[in-house]
Amino acid sequence: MPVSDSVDRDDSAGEVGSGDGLPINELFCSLQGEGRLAGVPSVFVRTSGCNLRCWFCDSYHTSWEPTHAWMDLETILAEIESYENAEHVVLTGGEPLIHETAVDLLEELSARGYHTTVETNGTVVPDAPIDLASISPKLESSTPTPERAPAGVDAGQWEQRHEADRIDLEALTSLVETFDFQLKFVVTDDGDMPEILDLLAELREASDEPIRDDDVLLMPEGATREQLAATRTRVAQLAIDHGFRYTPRLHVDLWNDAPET
Ligand SMILES: C[S@@+](CC[C@H](N)C(=O)[O-])C[C@H]1O[C@@H](n2cnc3c(N)ncnc32)[C@H](O)[C@@H]1O
Ligand SMILES: Nc1nc2[nH]cc(C(=O)O)c2c(=O)[nH]1
Ligand code: SF4
Ligand SMILES: [Mg+2]
Repeated sequence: MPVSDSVDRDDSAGEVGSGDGLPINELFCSLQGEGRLAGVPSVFVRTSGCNLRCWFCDSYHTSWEPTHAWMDLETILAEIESYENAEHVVLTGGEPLIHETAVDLLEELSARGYHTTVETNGTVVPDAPIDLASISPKLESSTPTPERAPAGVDAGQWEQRHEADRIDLEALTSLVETFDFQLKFVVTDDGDMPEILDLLAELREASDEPIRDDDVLLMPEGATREQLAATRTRVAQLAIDHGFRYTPRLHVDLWNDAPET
């Protein structure tokens, strides 16, 4: 569903409001491009609005400039069901879990027998049925600074706010204890590894559930083929060196991360 027809732009700081529905940026069928289900045909539901502002966000129109059409649950479910072969649904954003209605959507999808993956930054713990929590905690290298912000935006107050909110150890612990999960770190360069290793040690200490090296995925930063080409070989080597998984970004390789891919 292209949302270009009836979009709202929301200039608030990320709280896109609540209501009987969800702010939807795009809804499409593709292959899961990331993580342990990479390659699986899936319907993607992308909500708008985020509580963080990664400088590299590949979904700028859900975070820095939230853009969406409001859709009620029935319409969203009907669009999902129109993709007759799809068994997997990926709920993503923006940060999908800032919207209370995301829980209703996940309950409806579970009742209809879909496998659900939620792509989340790990700062919100929902009381919802989720088959795979795909958690991507945000590292210091994601923080927007005056030198490191998307073109044309003033990162302003977001440097402090993002830095303060990006890691919530209690929420991360609760997520890994509650759901089948993967921890998917966006890696910009070697300098990210100490923070990843420290966070993992803290999480392993805090969590009652084991976190295996196999649950940890390193994903190269890059929203275009060119950017990805500059990071992926190094990130693959880091995965080998540390015994973590590497995840490709198939949608970037295949379609250069075009809308609705
Ligand atoms: C747009 S986010 C939406 C879900 C949630 N807000 C999050 O960050 O996990 C979807 C996935 O894309 C990743 N991502 C965003 N921008 C990226 C970039 N430039 N390179 C690599 N991964 C990126 C995020 O880390 C996350 O795993
Ligand atoms: N094909 C494809 N796979 C994805 N996996 C996670 C995505 C996301 O933006 O959350 C994504 C996406 O945008 N496209
Ligand atoms: S948390 Fe996710 S959606 Fe929000 S700015 Fe970062 S990558 Fe984008
Ligand atoms: Mg994406």
